[in-house]
Amino acid sequence: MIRLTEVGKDFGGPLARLRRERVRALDGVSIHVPAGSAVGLVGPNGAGKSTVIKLLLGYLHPSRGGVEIGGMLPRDYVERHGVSYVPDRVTIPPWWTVRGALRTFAALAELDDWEPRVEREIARLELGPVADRRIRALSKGNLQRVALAQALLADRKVMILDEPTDGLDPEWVARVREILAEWRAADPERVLLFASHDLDEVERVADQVVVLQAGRVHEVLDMAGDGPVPSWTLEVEGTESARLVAQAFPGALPLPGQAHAFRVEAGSARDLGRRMQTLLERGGVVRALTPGRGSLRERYRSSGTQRRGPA
Ligand SMILES: Nc1ncnc2c1ncn2[C@@H]1O[C@H](COP(=O)(O)OP(=O)(O)OP(=O)(O)O)[C@@H](O)[C@H]1O
Repeated sequence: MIRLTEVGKDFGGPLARLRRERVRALDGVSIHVPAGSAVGLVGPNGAGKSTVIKLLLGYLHPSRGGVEIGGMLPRDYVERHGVSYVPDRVTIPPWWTVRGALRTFAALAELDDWEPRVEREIARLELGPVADRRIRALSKGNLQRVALAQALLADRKVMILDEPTDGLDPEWVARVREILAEWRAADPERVLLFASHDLDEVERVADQVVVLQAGRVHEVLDMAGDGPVPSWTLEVEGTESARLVAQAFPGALPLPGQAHAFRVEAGSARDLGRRMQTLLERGGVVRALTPGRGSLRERYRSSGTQRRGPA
């Protein structure tokens, strides 16, 4: 559905080249987002995430390589079918009201049944109490919810989000996850591409994660795949068992929000078996042992992704 092939993007004209101020924002980037999938773009500041998004919206043209959505040039696709989009910086005229802004966006998208749609999104994003407030008077989280409401107004096949949960509290981060899952479930062909610094969130939402670093694809992680299992989730009964986990698995990490649950690692299945035996022999009571893929945070760290230096 979305395909970037060997894409390069340079910023700065001939003068910048002479002054050696030209920025190579993307270099040889290939990304494929099949219909029905959700792809997360991660990477340090300046890695090129927003540039990928701007190329997909047709705001920028690639310096090299090809970008297409549904087999069309991005600008043509956007004009013909529309793309739902939440930008990294939400810019809505500050004197508009929330309801007025959503009505205007619905009118611009030429939606027939715009009135019930606007009210549906106001309800879904729980914007009722601020619906008649001016944009300038909104908190960052509420403004982000207006941006999401705007993106959900029309029934598009493609949704592109730049830092969708930026400024939201944990409750709303979870709610947005549900909303995106509902959006995807309503049409199995729908495609979601989003950039985020929130690795836990990316892990929960994405089927595939593209790690960008200094304008190149550093790694593509298949979140649904069944590759090597570097870690396990171990749940035990009571504090004494929890203490014994630390002895059997030095380096066990307690999982936040779950009592007596740990992420544990072992070099091999045999090593895992030995450590489990130690735990049981010492009187540990095990509730569950489930394979984990290793969290995206761990994999991201272990892939050695570094922050980009000055361009
Ligand atoms: N209009 C522009 N002119 C010149 N350089 C630009 C322009 N837009 C982006 N860049 C440069 O391109 C590189 C990639 O930027 P981009 O905004 O795509 O990164 P990002 O991964 O989205 O970063 P962040 O996580 O900080 O949002 C950076 O070095 C940035 O300074």
